[in-house]
Amino acid sequence: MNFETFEPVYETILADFGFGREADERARDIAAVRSSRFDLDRLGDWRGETVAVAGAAPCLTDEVAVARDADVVVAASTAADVLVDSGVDIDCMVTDLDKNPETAERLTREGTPVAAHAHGDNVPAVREWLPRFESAWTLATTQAAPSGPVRNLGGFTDGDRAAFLADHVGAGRLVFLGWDFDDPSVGPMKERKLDWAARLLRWLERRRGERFVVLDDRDRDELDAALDRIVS
Ligand SMILES: Nc1ncnc2c1ncn2[C@@H]1O[C@H](COP(=O)(O)OP(=O)(O)OP(=O)(O)O)[C@@H](O)[C@H]1O
Ligand SMILES: Nc1nc2c(c(=O)[nH]1)N=C(CO)CN2
Repeated sequence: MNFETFEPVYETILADFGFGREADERARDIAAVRSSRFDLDRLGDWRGETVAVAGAAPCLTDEVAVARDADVVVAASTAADVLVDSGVDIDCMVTDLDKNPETAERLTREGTPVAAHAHGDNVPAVREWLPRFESAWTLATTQAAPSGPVRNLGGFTDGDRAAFLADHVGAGRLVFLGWDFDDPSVGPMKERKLDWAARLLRWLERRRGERFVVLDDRDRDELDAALDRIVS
């Protein structure tokens, strides 16, 4: 997805959370001088492949087989640790550096791509961690307009950004593990972020003409109503 398509949804998310666009742009610019252009071919060829998108809900440990059976595995944030500890190699990690940046650093040093996200509320982490990463294996991302080496391929939370990344590079089928939109252990802020993740995955599902089983417990009409107020 390009930014022009994503922008109306981005604006709605900013308004919903009260986040500032300027703060995201400052974060992006800080990331831009600490990263270099990442050729998406370095992810490998995901075209037509079954890509497993791992979220970090507690159910992840029971669903690892989904990743084992997939062609490509993209892990969001702490899902990377759970999968690696379970003996599953991951092909990419997507993170906003707020929980396990050491894992992200190690992966880049081992030659596994990491999509590292800069936003208005993680600038200290961007400053601290991006320079430590192996730049050849780091894709810097923003939710604002792209600039220099910093890309925006769509999405908001780590997990849905992973799905948008897979879509962008031509994934054939997306399968999900470690997702729980009704997780009682999450706080109110995370709950609202997960609501956005569900809307964004519904948007992706519609655009791809695919059905994501992970959304079957959500009310698709409700997700559509929210989306239809924003996008056509
Ligand atoms: N029940 C859940 N709890 C947490 N994450 C979930 C859940 N279900 C799905 N996910 C996805 O897993 C991703 C990784 O979760 P984790 O809690 O490790 O990350 P995080 O760094 O706090 O993520 P974010 O900053 O995107 O909120 C989330 O971004 C979200 O997209
Ligand atoms: N400004 C801002 N942007 C974000 C934030 C956040 O807390 N603040 N959290 C995200 C996913 O958790 C993604 N983007």
